Amino acid sequence: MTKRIVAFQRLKPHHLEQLRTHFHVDYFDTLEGPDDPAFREALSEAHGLLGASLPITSELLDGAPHLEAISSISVGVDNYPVDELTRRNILLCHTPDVLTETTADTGFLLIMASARRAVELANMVKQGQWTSSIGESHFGTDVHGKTLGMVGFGRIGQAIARRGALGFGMQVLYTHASPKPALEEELGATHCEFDTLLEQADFVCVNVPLTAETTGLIDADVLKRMKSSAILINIARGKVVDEEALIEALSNGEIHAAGLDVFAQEPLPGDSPLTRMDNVVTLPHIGSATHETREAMAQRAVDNVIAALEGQQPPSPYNDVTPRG
Ligand SMILES: NC(=O)c1ccc[n+]([C@@H]2O[C@H](COP(=O)([O-])OP(=O)(O)OC[C@H]3O[C@@H](n4cnc5c(N)ncnc54)[C@H](O)[C@@H]3O)[C@@H](O)[C@H]2O)c1
Ligand SMILES: O=C(O)[C@H](O)CO
Repeated sequence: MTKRIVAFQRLKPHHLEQLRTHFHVDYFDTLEGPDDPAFREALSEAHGLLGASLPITSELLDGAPHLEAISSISVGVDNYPVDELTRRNILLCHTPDVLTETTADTGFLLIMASARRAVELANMVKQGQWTSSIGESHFGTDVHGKTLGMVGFGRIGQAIARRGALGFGMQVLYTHASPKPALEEELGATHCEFDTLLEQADFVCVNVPLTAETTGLIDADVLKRMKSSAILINIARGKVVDEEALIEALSNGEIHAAGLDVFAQEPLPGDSPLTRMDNVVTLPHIGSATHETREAMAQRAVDNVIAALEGQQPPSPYNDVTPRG
């Protein structure tokens, strides 16, 4: 029997061609949402589901009784009910590693852009407002030699820290995880309490997955404990930060600035105060969005689903479910 997969978004013709040598493929290039009737119809017969972030509900899974594997074109899996998938014996795969360096580049871009006010000042030039010499009111703050506090010191957090420590002579602090002696040796990084990190960091850089534990982790109290000169960077997920509290802290000078790639609601609504604040750099969730990395992510997701549905161990499984084959 030829297995069937439903695929949506972010795939190129060569990925589809590869998939079609293994499976019957229903591809939805521009899927508006999970309620699309043709998508639901295809899912009712599918053994595999492959695509970028889509909210997966119990109701959607009920309508997919043959589903064996979901292959997400993302490293973050916060939009999947992981425990329920495991209970239903559905293998979830994701795309770690291949996007680590590109996402770390974006994290560092936010550090640089927010410290040096790059977007605000570049816009000033484009709008013809560079009419007098650049004075103190336009100055930014140094990045080199400053203290970089990592909230989340996994793959991406470490890659950002490596850029900071080795490229910019920054002192790296990290919390939560058990101490990592090899990285302390390589980067001169220091393991510390969360409070110490908040008190000392010039840049607080958020790189944790969104979970029940990390939702709202950066709240009003945390923002108050940061230096008033500190800059918050969020490259993880919007809901890790209490966005209302952040707007408040940025407005009343509790913290200096923010560089954000992710938001509580995406796309960021045009009427969000964050769109109007000069001390905030807003990117449209482009952490991994380069040609090279999106290609590598799609390829990893294709390799995952092929292995999973053919009874082999996929390169990047997320939950502990044996491929059925
Ligand atoms: N902006 C983007 O486009 C983009 C791109 C890739 C990943 N991400 C996000 O970044 C996240 C991290 O990716 P990764 O590959 O580095 O994952 P990872 O699992 O390697 O690292 C996450 C780290 O966070 C730590 N952690 C968990 N809870 C914590 C807490 N409460 N306090 C401190 N540390 C905690 C974990 O121990 C782990 O070390 C993803 O889950 C995803 O949501 C965003
Ligand atoms: O989790 C991820 O991989 C990114 O946020 C989106 O591609």
